[in-house]
Amino acid sequence: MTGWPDGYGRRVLQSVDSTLSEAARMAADASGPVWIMAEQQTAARGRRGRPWSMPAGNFAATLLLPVSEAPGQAALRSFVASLALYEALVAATGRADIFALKWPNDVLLRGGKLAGILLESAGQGAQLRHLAIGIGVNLAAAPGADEVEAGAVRPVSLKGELGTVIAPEAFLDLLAEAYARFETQFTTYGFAPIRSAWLSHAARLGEVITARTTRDETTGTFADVDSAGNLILETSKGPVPITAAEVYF
Ligand SMILES: O=C(O)CCCC[C@@H]1SC[C@@H]2NC(=O)N[C@@H]21
Repeated sequence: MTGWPDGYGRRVLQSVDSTLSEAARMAADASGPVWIMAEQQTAARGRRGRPWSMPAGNFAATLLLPVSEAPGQAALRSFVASLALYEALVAATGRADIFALKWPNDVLLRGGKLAGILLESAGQGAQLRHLAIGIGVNLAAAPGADEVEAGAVRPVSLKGELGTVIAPEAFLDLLAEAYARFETQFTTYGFAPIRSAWLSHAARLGEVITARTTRDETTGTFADVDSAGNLILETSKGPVPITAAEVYF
């Protein structure tokens, strides 16, 4: 059993609107990192303004992280959190071969979407004051295919795919321990080791994928993730860096 990381707070709520909203309410008084977990969320949100469906037994938590850094640097935490999620899932299942990371920050299990991450932040001017890293994992059940948008990766659950049963609080222990290790690596050595570890678990690296924003769409070979976290697609016009998009396989 791993230990709870030093310096990290822990709050477990029975029900809340969204752990991200709770983090925003707590932010002014937080002097150090705090994990906020909820057994139920009544108004959970996903990326791009989508609702996040949360069947009972699934994992929902937000890490409230006080920071004092530029938004671009803080945004790299999505890779830190993805790697921590990957390691927590490997620890929970003993399987490393079946999980993959989808840019920017989903975790796939046998190609289906198992987990998602949503970063929110607050601050003034060029410096952020805090970051909230919201993480949802389909531990027990996946939302129905009709609850996700057309063309999205099919949702899967850990229990449904592997039969593995793990309680959300036990998963929080694994995730918090892994996150603390990667956070220390990030603040000590910068993004480079995080980037190469993330790439070693990346889904569809070297394959043709499509990155879609509300305005346009780029198709190319997934060549790299650069030092700023951009997705690099190799196209007929040369390498195209993508800062934010939804990726389709
Ligand atoms: O769209 C995604 O893939 C991101 C989903 C993030 C869901 C988590 S659940 C915990 C936290 N609270 C929320 O309201 N959303 C995030």
